[in-house]
Amino acid sequence: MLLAIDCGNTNTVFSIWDGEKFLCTLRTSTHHARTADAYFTWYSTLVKHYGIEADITDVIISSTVPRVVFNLRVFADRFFGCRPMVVGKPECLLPQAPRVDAGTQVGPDRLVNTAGAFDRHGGNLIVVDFGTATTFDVVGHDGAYEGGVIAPGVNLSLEALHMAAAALPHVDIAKPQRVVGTNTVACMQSGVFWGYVGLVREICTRIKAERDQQMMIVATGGLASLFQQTEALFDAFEEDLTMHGLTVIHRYNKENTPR
Ligand SMILES: Nc1ncnc2c1ncn2[C@@H]1O[C@H](COP(=O)(O)OP(=O)(O)OP(=O)(O)O)[C@@H](O)[C@H]1O
Ligand SMILES: CC(C)(CO)[C@@H](O)C(=O)NCCC(=O)O
Ligand SMILES: [K+]
Repeated sequence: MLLAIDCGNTNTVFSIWDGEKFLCTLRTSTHHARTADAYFTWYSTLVKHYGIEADITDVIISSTVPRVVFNLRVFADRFFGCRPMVVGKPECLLPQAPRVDAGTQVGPDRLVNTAGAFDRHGGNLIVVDFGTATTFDVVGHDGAYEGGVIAPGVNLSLEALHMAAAALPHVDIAKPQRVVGTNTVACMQSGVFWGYVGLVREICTRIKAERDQQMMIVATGGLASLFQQTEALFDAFEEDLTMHGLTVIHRYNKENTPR
């Protein structure tokens, strides 16, 4: 069985893949100082809680935070006796090489989303991921990552207002009743929510115009559903896209690495 690990700047998600389906998905905050033993304590408690019989033989990691990889490698080695595949490392193959400027280190999460979305939908896609940052990944006709857009994340935008302005409180994102807010919280939610609807629509329209082609828009990440409920911004919403991408890259390496 495969343990797929997706470390974002805010949250780290573990998911167990039995070859056909995900048996469980576990979420914790990302901390570079968390040790291998601490990961295992947390992991084994939850796996037991859910009554899962997991015989992990393989581990794949995508991390946007380079420092956490060391402890996750120790975790894989110590508790599952395996050497993890780490997306973005030269020994981890990708189905298609990214077409970007020389020297660019594309975020591993974006490479994984690209592989996952191409596997499900074929080429000419825009993948929108609402994480710490909101990323737009352009997937070429052959499944290569061809570039994209990085915008400040929804929660980060709200947090930035709170941090920079003494009179602005911490606010959670929500769809405001109206555009014109009559209290501070409603004004902030309106700015970020409707500003974001505009941002997503404008960027996708411009990507399609720049490439002069129709493209399917696939969204993932915790907050995508909040936007999709309001406006038809996306053609598909797939919560498990990054995890699916990890299974695709894992399978590709198994099939293409001489052993
Ligand atoms: N309606 C909502 N309001 C506020 N937060 C939400 C809502 N729905 C989901 N979330 C948040 O979205 C997050 C899940 O997002 P996701 O895993 O895609 O990215 P992340 O963990 O925030 O970022 P990263 O992957 O960069 O670490 C969860 O932390 C959850 O708290
Ligand atoms: C943009 C984030 C932070 C989104 O998680 C991540 O993909 C990242 O750190 N990227 C590196 C730069 C790039 O993707 O071009
Ligand atoms: K993410």
